[in-house]
Amino acid sequence: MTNETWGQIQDELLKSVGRNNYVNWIEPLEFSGLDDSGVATFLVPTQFMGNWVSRNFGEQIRHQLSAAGERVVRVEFTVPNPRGDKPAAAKIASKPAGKAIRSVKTAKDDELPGAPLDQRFTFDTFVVGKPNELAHAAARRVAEGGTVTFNPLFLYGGVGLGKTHLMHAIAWELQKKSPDLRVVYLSAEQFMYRFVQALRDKDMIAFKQLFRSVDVLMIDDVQFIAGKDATQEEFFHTFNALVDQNKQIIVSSDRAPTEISGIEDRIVSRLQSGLVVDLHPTNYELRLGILQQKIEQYSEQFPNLVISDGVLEFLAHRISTNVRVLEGALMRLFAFGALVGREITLELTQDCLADILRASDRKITVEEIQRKVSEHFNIRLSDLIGPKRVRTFARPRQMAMYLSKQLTSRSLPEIGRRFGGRDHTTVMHGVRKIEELMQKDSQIADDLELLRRALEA
Ligand SMILES: Nc1ncnc2c1ncn2[C@@H]1O[C@H](COP(=O)(O)OP(=O)(O)OP(=O)(O)O)[C@@H](O)[C@H]1O
Repeated sequence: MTNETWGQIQDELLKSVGRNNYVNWIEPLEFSGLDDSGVATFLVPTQFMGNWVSRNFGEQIRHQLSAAGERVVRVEFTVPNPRGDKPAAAKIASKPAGKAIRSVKTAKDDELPGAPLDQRFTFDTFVVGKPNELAHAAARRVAEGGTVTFNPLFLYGGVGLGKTHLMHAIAWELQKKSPDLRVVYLSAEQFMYRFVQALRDKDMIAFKQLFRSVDVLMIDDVQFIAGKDATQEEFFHTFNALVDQNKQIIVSSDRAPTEISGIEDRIVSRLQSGLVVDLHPTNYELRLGILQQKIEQYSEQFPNLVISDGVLEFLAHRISTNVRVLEGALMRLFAFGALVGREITLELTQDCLADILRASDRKITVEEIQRKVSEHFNIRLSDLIGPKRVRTFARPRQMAMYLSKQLTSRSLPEIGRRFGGRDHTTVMHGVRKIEELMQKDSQIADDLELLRRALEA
């Protein structure tokens, strides 16, 4: 069999498994060979993926290969380099919880003020997508060590978007490369606690010496020191001393330096003097990637887990708040699935996660719908809302009314008011018209589906 035949079979598979499944599971397969005994082999990036494809699409692939005239009795999926760079998830999880700085070999070992690092927060387990690619690239650069190019690296972004994960990943990487490096990670709160303790114990000299002796200092959630003047002062001195010695500093916060009120200007300016990068809110693709990665990470812990098609896509669509919530939802599903010993279907998912789904329901507004619809049909917002009755405006207007009824909790009169003060009967008529057209006009049905997806993304 040639790669070309495989190309044709892929086209067939695209039709039979659907676009989503195709992109996620079939496209990454690489045809490796078909031997005399009828075993077709494909290369897959990970063992988990191989198992998944084998279980869910193995028979279909075999069938298509046979239909194309090949004698195939079995299809196998193998990982090209099973040792890879990526440590197996189970190995990471089963290591004893370590102290962050345990590999530092100086006499001051036990005195280093760092907090423990999470074993799971490595670069291997960090999924990169558009929203975090810059932050990830900057973190990678810092993790290479060597000459300090930007100081500090300032990472910021909303809750649960991976700031801590990236900082720990840098620390793990640096320690792996140079076990003697004194890498210290701690939260701003812990920094303050240490400082207050040193003040109380009249041990400031030791405190200063300790913090000035590190090679890499990472302070998480720096916004915490806002309004805490003495801590800020000490932080500023520590910061300057380390920068003067050309030591790397990495700081994270939930907002940009200039947006942290209650921090002295000179500190803000210091914080901005290196590279400031933000982690944007996740998009659908990144969320789906993270879910797939988590499944792989936990596959050995939950070996009998079967998840129906569409469940991950559903979660990635519906839980867009933050990654921590997404992860929590998946863990609950795993636990539940293991408990009841059943395949995790969409229905089970909706049932089991009802509270999370309700809480993370994003509120879509009529205004947002109007904007998206007018963009989609390339008409002006004023024409969509205005009085003109020509079909080019009237049909999109009715679709926007229909979507407003479907996706918001606004009543018909409320929707009417937002469409240039129309009566509720006009809205009702519009909604009914679209319901009717959807049945017979596939173009309208497709447009609505596209719009709905764009709005719910
Ligand atoms: N891109 C990603 N790939 C894999 N896991 C991620 C990613 N982003 C976030 N996570 C996971 O989401 C969880 C929350 O991330 P993390 O603790 O790093 O967030 P944070 O930005 O520091 O949040 P907070 O502001 O609450 O401190 C972690 O379990 C982390 O592993």
